[in-house]
Amino acid sequence: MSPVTPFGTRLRAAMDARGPLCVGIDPHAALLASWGLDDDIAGLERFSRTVVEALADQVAVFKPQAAFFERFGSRGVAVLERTVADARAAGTLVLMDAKRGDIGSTMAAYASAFLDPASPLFSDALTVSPYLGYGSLKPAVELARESGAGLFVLALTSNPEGAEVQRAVREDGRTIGATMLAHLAEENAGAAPMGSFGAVVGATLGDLSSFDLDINGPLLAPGIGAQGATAADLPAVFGKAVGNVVPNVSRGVLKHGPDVSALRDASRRFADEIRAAVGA
Ligand SMILES: O=C(O)c1cc(=O)[nH]c(=O)n1[C@@H]1O[C@H](COP(=O)(O)O)[C@@H](O)[C@H]1O
Repeated sequence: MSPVTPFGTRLRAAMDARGPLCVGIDPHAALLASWGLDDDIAGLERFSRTVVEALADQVAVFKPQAAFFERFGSRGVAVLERTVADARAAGTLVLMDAKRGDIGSTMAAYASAFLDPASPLFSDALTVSPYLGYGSLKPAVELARESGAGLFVLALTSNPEGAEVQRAVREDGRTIGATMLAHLAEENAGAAPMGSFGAVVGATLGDLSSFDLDINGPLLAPGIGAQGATAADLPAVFGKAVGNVVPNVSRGVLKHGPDVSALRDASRRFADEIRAAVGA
């Protein structure tokens, strides 16, 4: 498939072929220790390489969490670059979890760092924060459209603190979270099989039937495993939109390393549970 094929099309093909599971690459210090690795560049590199080699043929998407690489400075970012390149070369989509959000030319610079094909950190998609106003994301939306990349906008996050902002009610009676979902539905209007502009909606949130999740785009659902949600929760949380859900598991899979077959088995177990729950 050509690299300018829109992200939504590429993601749908990957979900159909491999199931929708997204495995996070989150090299927490505690995980490195439990893998018998030092909390240093060599440990970071070994951890990330092992995850990519173990799972690249099995999962639809990897989601490296940039913070765990950035904490080591420029050498950590170099490991992140190689992790992204290795995963993409192996045919797995990469969703960079950097949760960027700023205004104007600064937002444009963040967008070019992750969504310009000439950048060493070029990824298939990027998480972004709309809490400087959805319109502040415009440079990222434009560059994503141009480069065939995607965005995942924080709409209803998995953490309990998110409600303070995301469930706040506007003058028109809509919540902020619902407003973000409506913006995304507009971005994705008319796209087939689905658009490239996703929402982040936590799997931990219980019944979301008061929100219109029908955005014609992917719904990244973190919270399964370590945060307490299970694959079996997905139909009740997402209702009719469950077919567009990309469930993310990070620690729930990663804690089974460094043994490659244990990582593969754990990821397969989550994938099977998700398939059983959502019929994917
Ligand atoms: O954007 C995200 O990925 C994200 C959004 C959210 O609402 N909640 C959330 O946990 N995440 C990320 O998803 C991952 C969850 O990791 P585990 O709890 O270990 O599965 C972490 O990388 C979080 O930063």
